[in-house]
Amino acid sequence: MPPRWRVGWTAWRNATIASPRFQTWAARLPLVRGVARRRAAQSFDLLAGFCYSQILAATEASGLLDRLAEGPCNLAAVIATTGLPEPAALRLVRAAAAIDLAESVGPGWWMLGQQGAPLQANPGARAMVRHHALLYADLADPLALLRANRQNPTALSAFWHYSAETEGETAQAYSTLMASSQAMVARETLAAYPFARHRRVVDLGGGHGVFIAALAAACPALGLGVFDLPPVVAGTATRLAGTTLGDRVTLHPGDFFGTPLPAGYDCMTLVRILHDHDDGAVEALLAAAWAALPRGGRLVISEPMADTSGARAMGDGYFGLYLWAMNSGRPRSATEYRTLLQKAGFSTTRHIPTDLPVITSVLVSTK
Ligand SMILES: CC(C)=CCC/C(C)=C/CC/C(C)=C/C=C/C(C)=C/C=C/C=C(C)/C=C/C=C(C)/C=C/C=C(C)/C=C/CC(C)(C)O
Ligand SMILES: C[S@@+](CC[C@H](N)C(=O)[O-])C[C@H]1O[C@@H](n2cnc3c(N)ncnc32)[C@H](O)[C@@H]1O
Repeated sequence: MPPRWRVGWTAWRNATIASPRFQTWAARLPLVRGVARRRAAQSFDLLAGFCYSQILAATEASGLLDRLAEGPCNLAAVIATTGLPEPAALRLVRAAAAIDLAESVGPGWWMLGQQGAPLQANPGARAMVRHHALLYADLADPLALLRANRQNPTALSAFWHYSAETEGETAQAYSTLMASSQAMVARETLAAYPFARHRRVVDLGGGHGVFIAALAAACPALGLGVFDLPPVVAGTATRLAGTTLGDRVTLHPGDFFGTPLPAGYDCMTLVRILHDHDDGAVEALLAAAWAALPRGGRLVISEPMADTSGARAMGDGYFGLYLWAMNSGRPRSATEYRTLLQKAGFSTTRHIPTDLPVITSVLVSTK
């Protein structure tokens, strides 16, 4: 049972802020009016969030986001870009301006807005906007999804089909999505941890090698490897062939739950891997990494984590439901990982803050 004082305080606070009389009083009182308005707007955003996401999806899919980036855009240009009839085009651009994707810069003229500018310039976030059609299909009836057996097929479980027998096309589709959103994760991870102190680093579940390529550019002396499922590594080989990384990166096709992990690396990375898997599988993978590392070797975990200050909704809110719909894994907090890492044999674990915890958090463990 939680402490009695906590229950009493929470119940009193909730009864107070739920009371229409208190709300009316707070909205009129000069000193607390700002808080009341902000909380009311936040309540509205919770309710309307799906509309905002779909405005973003429509600006992306119609080409409006890119057209706004080219320069001032009038209604004729919105119609020409989106192919929508005039009233619909006007409705869309005004909706985009209402959530700061666009901005009115004069009567009948729009440019990118303060939310639109960083999003338009972020190919990874835009790839996720397009990919969300699958997530929203699975979430159309959220309670049905939560009640369903996690073996039932979903749009996301079909998209993320991890197996040595996965068709090349499926592996290619999810690896391409991951590659396009890797730049922002790599930037945060490389800024958080000095990989140059190592001799050889292998990226476990390294996909098409985008993280290892960023590492190669940041640390020219490092020896590098990528371990992933055979159908993924086939794509990685094609992407790296003919680049300067072709000879520098050793490719390890294998199943990290079946094949022993490669020896000879003093650092292993798990970037956006562990949250995909249930606890038993995570324990097995951490134990395999511990076994393959030399004494003093490091394991670097980088992924969005639950209970992250400043990004709490992203953790158990967004990734909680995303991974539920995927039928595998869960977001974990740094504290939960610390316990699992200790159980696997790692002697110490450091949580290194990143500048954008909504993108990723970093843990470094020593064998
Ligand atoms: C210059 C003047 C006048 C004023 C400046 C004022 C000022 C300081 C403004 C701040 C401007 C600024 C710096 C904005 C920065 C914006 C940024 C960095 C935006 C970043 C957005 C990133 C987003 C939206 C990322 C989204 C990522 C998603 C949704 C990732 C999903 C990942 C998934 C689903 C992964 C799946 C893998 C699996 C299966 C779970 O393993
Ligand atoms: C979510 S993606 C992350 C890819 C990359 N690390 C990134 O952050 O962009 C998960 C990766 O783990 C790989 N993977 C999943 N199960 C695996 C297994 N049993 N053995 C090896 N790799 C696996 C997938 O093929 C995929 O490339």
